[in-house]
Amino acid sequence: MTEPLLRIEGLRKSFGALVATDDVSLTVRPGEIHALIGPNGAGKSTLIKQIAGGLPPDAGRIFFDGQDITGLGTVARARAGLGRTFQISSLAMEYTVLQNAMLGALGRAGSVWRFFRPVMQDTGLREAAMSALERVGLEEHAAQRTADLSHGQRRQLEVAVALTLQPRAFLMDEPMAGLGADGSQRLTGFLDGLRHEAPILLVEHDMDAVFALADRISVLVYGRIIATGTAAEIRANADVREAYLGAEEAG
Ligand SMILES: Nc1ncnc2c1ncn2[C@@H]1O[C@H](COP(=O)(O)OP(=O)(O)OP(=O)(O)O)[C@@H](O)[C@H]1O
Repeated sequence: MTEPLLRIEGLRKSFGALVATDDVSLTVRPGEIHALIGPNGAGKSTLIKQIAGGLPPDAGRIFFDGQDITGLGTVARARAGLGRTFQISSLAMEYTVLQNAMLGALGRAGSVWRFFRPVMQDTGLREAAMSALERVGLEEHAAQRTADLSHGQRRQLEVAVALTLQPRAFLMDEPMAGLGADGSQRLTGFLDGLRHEAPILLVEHDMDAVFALADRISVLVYGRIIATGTAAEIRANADVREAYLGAEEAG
């Protein structure tokens, strides 16, 4: 079996008495989309933050391409090739779409924005940003102010910012949130192809997208993974139906 690119072992995180991540282990293999689903408050975002480096775990280890990255910060992880999209937009609304694609990528790679003008004239970065915008279908909006984009276009721009750094794996926190049926179908098609370039750990509430895309699905309930399997296995899993749907109805 192919070695996983990302491997999480025994991750734990508590907030006071609340165990938000309870001994979580999972892998993301080359070429796959591994979806992480679970009811609101299950701990999905908390887990993504620990993998991205923004939140230190209490215990457990994270390996990326065989290297233990548990002690690295967000910038070092982004530089190592871990790309990320956010649940809440991290875009600078007054900047143009192209400026966001360039500066957002640089910010994640830890570069300082002090030399705004030289950065904007960096042709290599500009080309990488334009090519990322083309891939998500935003090239015609490059010169537009980000504040004037629709909600769906801003989500596409988030993906373009992550793409500009040409990551080797993606962490995506609800990329479909707030997209209409068209937008989420388009993004689904895009992610479908993207997995071959860089595998994706995908947190998503849009179950149509999850079941259409995921090679494997892990179900998180109260901070614990209760099942991991293919879409068919997860659909048929009685524990998942009971715990997930029960908690969702109660929530
Ligand atoms: N910084 C924090 N301090 C205290 N509690 C927190 C903190 N961050 C998250 N929590 C709690 O940890 C639990 C998991 O939250 P988290 O946001 O990870 O869930 P989620 O599965 O991403 O939910 P959603 O689907 O609604 O985004 C929740 O009970 C939440 O209130």
